[in-house]
Amino acid sequence: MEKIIVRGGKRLSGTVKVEGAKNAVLPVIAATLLASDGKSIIKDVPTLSDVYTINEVLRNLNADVAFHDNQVTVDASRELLEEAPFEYVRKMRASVLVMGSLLARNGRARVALPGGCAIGSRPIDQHLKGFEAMGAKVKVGNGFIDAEVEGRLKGARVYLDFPSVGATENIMMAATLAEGITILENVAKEPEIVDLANLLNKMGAKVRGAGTGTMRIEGVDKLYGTEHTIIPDRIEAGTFMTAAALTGGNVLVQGAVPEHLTSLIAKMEEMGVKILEEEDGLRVIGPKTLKAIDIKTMPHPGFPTDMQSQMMALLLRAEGTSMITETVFENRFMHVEEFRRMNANIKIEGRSVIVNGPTNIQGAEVAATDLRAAAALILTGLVADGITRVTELKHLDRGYVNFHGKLASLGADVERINEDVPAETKKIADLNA
Ligand SMILES: CC(=O)N[C@H]1[C@@H](OP(=O)(O)OP(=O)(O)OC[C@H]2O[C@@H](n3ccc(=O)[nH]c3=O)[C@H](O)[C@@H]2O)O[C@H](CO)[C@@H](O)[C@@H]1O
Ligand SMILES: C=C(OP(=O)(O)O)C(=O)O
Repeated sequence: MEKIIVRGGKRLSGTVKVEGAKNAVLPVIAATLLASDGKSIIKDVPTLSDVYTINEVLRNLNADVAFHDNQVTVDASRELLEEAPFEYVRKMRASVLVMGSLLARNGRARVALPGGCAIGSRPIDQHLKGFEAMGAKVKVGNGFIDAEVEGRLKGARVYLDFPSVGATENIMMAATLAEGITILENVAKEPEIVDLANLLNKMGAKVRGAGTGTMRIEGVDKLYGTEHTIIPDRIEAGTFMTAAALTGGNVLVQGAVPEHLTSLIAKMEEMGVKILEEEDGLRVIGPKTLKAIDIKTMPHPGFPTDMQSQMMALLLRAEGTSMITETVFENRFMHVEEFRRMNANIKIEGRSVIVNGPTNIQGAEVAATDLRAAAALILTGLVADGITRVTELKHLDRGYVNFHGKLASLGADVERINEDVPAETKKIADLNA
């Protein structure tokens, strides 16, 4: 079994560079299916397991996909197939993002119904409501969603009940090739939505209003391959910012975009963390003592749910009582039990968690429950007494490239090991290396 081993007590310092954003690259790669003419070249693509999964989904749909040197090249000019099977959707829910492109290009899409996951039930009713408003007939049965439209999708007015990131993206992609104008209301405003709109417009689409609550998309007849560079990952940046603050360190997070991180910067400053804008990123200087604060996760520009568990790690070390309220996912507190194993004084009350700090954190064996929890537990290990072992690293690999290596380059005592390899075999392998 693979584990990350952390020996606590080191102060982080130096520079760390963030990768391209996972949550931007997945919809962007799904959108390349819309180009019936020319190749799409996507740059600054992180080497994450989720990227390999979405690439496989596209190959399965008959697109040519190459991935090397952080660049994905997609040729989707051949006729596309229509099915994204459960084997991919189970690994990664974002596989459903091919649905909008497939419906728009093919008039048909068949995607395995995603199940619940460790952070909530995560239905996709808002995605389907958008497709139906555009004239698609949607059927759910035998574990699949089948959507079909006669002729082209038709522009429509769609109001989302909640500003869902995925629904906004899926409906945006579908609307680019629809006949007429689509008005999308109460949409998500995340930076990743703006990145997707920028890509679509470079492909020849007419998307206006991305980053605001209402979008207007005028359908066009055809879209073309283009070149696009993915925005930096604000959640990876935020994770390293938290690591610096937690260890009382001084770290330059290169590539962090302050405008993408306003809520996190505000909350960390409230805790007493010093954050300085530099030319190529954000410098984070951790204080001797951290102040307790309250946090409520919200859609962007509110505090991101994807930073909730890392901030919980930081609040364990704050003096006083903090409250974290999760409003985006109904079950994103699975990491609380793992923090308790590390001596945290923490309790769940409905959709909130009460943290009484500062905790004298103790190293323990803990299991990651989702990708952000994986990062948060490793961060907590950085300030624990003794050794922390974090398992279930498949979650970490969905969202972080070489996380332990980057922390080690900042001075952390952290390594990744595979305990299934018997010592003797390892010795022989080392001798032969
Ligand atoms: C690949 C990707 O970009 N993932 C991000 C995306 O996920 P994702 O796109 O799945 O998140 P959504 O914004 O869609 O989900 C937010 C909430 O809306 C609910 N909902 C969503 C769609 C729907 O049709 N019906 C419905 O009820 C969900 O169950 C959840 O409670 O945004 C989340 C919220 O910022 C982030 O945590 C994820 O990291
Ligand atoms: C929840 C996340 O991702 P996904 O939507 O891909 O599960 C995340 O990135 O924290």
